[in-house]
Amino acid sequence: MACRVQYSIHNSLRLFSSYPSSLNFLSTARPHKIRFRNSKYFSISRGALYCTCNTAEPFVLTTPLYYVNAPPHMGSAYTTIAADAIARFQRLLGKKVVFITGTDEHGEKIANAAAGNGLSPIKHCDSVSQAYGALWRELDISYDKFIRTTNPNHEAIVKEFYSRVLANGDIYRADYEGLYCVNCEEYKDEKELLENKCCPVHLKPCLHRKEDNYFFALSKYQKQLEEILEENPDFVQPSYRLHEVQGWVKNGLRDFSISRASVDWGIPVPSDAKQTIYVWFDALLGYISALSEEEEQPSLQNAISSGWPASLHLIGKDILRFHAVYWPAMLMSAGVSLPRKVFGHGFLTKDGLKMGKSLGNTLEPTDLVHRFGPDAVRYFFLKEVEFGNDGDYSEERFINIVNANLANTIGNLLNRTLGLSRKNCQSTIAVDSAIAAEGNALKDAVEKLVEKARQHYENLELSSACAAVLEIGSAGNVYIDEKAPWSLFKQGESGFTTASKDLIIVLEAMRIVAIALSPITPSLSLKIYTQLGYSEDQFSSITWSETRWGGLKQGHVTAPPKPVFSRIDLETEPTNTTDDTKKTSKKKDKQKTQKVVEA
Ligand SMILES: Nc1ncnc2c1ncn2[C@@H]1O[C@H](COP(=O)(O)OP(=O)(O)OP(=O)(O)O)[C@@H](O)[C@H]1O
Repeated sequence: MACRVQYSIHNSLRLFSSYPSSLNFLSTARPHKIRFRNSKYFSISRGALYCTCNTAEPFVLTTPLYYVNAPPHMGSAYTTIAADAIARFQRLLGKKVVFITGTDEHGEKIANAAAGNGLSPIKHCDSVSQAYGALWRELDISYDKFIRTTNPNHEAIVKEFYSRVLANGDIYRADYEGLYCVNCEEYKDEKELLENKCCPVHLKPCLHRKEDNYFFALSKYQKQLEEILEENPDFVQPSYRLHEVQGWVKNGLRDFSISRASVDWGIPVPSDAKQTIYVWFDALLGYISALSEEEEQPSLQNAISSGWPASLHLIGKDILRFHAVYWPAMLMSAGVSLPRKVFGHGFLTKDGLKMGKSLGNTLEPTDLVHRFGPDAVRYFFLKEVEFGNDGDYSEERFINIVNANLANTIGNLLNRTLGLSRKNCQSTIAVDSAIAAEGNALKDAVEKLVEKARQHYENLELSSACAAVLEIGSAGNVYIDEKAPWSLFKQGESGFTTASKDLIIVLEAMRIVAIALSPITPSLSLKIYTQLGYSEDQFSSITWSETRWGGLKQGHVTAPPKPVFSRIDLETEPTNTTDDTKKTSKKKDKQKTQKVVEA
């Protein structure tokens, strides 16, 4: 999406501020109050659809639909990993989750990229879209819907939406003339161009173009948007992004262009086949069309009734304006409920610059996954980049963090505790963990920390959620070191009872860690669970309520200890990899290491 839109504010209509008088606009009636919290309903302006909130309401969350002008990079993976962690957490809470991702496949740039590769546009889209799907599998992304904007159901819904907005008097036609950057697919303001009218992003000369486009009357929604943002401070998060959005709106909203006259690779404007629909009236609708079932008649109403409104749009801050200003106005115009929340996270940066396709300074996520495994990649970016802010990548920090937290604090603690249990207790839990921990301080700490982790997950504070879970591991390490059960076992009967209880307490803490960290590191959590003697089926059906102390019961047998997470050692990597990857030669790995450092 972003690539298609980076400078799209310049597409806002500056020169044509008045609407053709022949168009009969409906009055901008004040919207009904939109209540997000504790509300029985959530409604919008005139013609609104009402959405009754109840506990059975699905949790629908979306990533941006990624633009297929180039394969995915670590930035695209970042949003998707975060969305996956949130989806997994919501599933643990017992919610029905619909996790939507997908690809934005129309536009001039796609047609040009396809031609450059000697492919038809759709063949090009198929291949890049598949690359996204393949990466999501490697990263353990548990999406429910993958929408492609070339899907026929999507096209039908886009046309219906467009027709509704048109019927509401919010679309009009006007001339536009200016300097156009083919790569940005945007008209540019002359002031921002470099020498020889070069685009500052693509460093290529912009072309003079004149065309008539259709425009959306965003300016009509100024007042409503101001009120929504004022009255619903949780609508845009984090709070500093809300303030940004409020600033944009207060500065005055300009109508924006929603069609292209000279781009064939797109959805034709209903009733004007010479124009195609531009990104916002196409890609954003993917969030709704993704909900439609393949076999049913594609219609806005059918799709909406399958789960709209979205509970959460997760996006990078580059496309915040479009999700927090354009999209709500478009939805109000079409009489469709607004999403409940838009969260704009920060950028992964490389040497302080946004990693992106345009600058080509990307980090190859497949490479990272092959070298370090999906859990390490997921954990590092979610733990080390405070969700909302920018974060810089360094391989040294990556390795240090993952080794310290996953291999040492968690993996090593589990391994040595299971080792002691095997040697001294035949890997058998002697008493219920609830009884073993009566009045125990570690138990109290774990209970507090796991509750803290839950609250952080709820508030989308993923880094803090990781930190709270990690603290359980750290507390477990301190506990076992202080109690030194290996010495107690040597003292005979009296020491044995205390030492075996200590082991049970630490193992129970690790069981809780496995569940609480499973949204972030699903494969590692499964391994911990398996080591604790549970089956994969048992792991698949866990819920957050099982983080309550007392899961390990008397007589339960744990598995023979095996490391769940090996330290990353550049001399011997790959470590946490698939069998296929393990076949990769050490020489090739070293080359890859070099490549990431240089990227
Ligand atoms: N460096 C990054 N850090 C975090 N998220 C990113 C980053 N780059 C892309 N994303 C995610 O991808 C979305 C945009 O994806 P899209 O495929 O449209 O463009 P892009 O990769 O940003 O391209 P370009 O770099 O050319 O702007 C962002 O809103 C964000 O969700």
